[in-house]
Amino acid sequence: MTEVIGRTNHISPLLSVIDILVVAAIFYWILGLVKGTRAVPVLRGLAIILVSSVALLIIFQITPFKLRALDFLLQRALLPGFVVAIPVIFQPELRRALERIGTSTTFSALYSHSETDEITKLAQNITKAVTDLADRRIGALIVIERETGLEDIADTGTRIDACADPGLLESIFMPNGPLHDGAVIISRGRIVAAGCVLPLSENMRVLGERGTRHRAALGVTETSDAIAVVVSEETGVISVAQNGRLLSNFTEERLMRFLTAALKPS
Ligand SMILES: Nc1ncnc2c1ncn2[C@@H]1O[C@H](COP(=O)(O)OP(=O)(O)OP(=O)(O)O)[C@@H](O)[C@H]1O
Repeated sequence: MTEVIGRTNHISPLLSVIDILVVAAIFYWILGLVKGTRAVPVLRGLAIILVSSVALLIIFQITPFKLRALDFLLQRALLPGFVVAIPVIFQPELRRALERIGTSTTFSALYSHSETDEITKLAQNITKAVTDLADRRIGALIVIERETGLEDIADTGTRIDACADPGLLESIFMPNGPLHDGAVIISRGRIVAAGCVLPLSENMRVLGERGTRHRAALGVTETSDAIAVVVSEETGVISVAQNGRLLSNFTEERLMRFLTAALKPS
């Protein structure tokens, strides 16, 4: 610790400012990534433990007041334990972050006008199907794949390879139809599977009173960059889940705008 304090005497003020700005930007990015997700309370708990541990270590270093067993525990067990625990606890968030870094530059370079038309068409088809289903109070759950592959989830349902036509989407969710339970997966503008089982979210703070259809919609967006559109059978309310967040009360226009923007490569 004294070594670190000694070393800081030689650092120029400009470097210190750059250093602080870079660290602040990294924290801002991390907070943006986890905001509104179930990682927030965990992160808060870890931050409290980390700050208390570092404060105790500083006290042990600069005062003659020493608790050797606690000092040993903090230095040898608790702080190294964080290095192992953090990737395990934040695996979905880290995975999403790495995917964003890996895809944002290359994917946008490949983005062309024909893709814009396809995205608009897909957004129109989904919006039409979802608003018709909502008007008739028919429950629906549509997951749109982006960068993260959803092959494992598609395997839980019935494979289809069909155009994401609004009529077909609506017919899949008709009550008593063989595939109306579970989620439809759309990949590259096509329906690839129906009746799929999604991972369920545990984030009851975001979900409130909503049931398993919404839990499933939120769950798939916690472990992937997919977008999930849900129609509540009970209320006809249209909701959209993305990045572990859930937005509700979509009108036709708002859904169309949202999907067109969200389906564009980041
Ligand atoms: N793991 C899952 N993956 C995909 N779909 C699921 C999953 N679990 C439940 N569902 C779907 O959710 C339906 C049950 O929805 P439930 O009524 O519990 O949810 P809800 O969020 O309250 O929605 P609603 O407002 O439509 O009632 C099931 O019939 C099934 O289609």
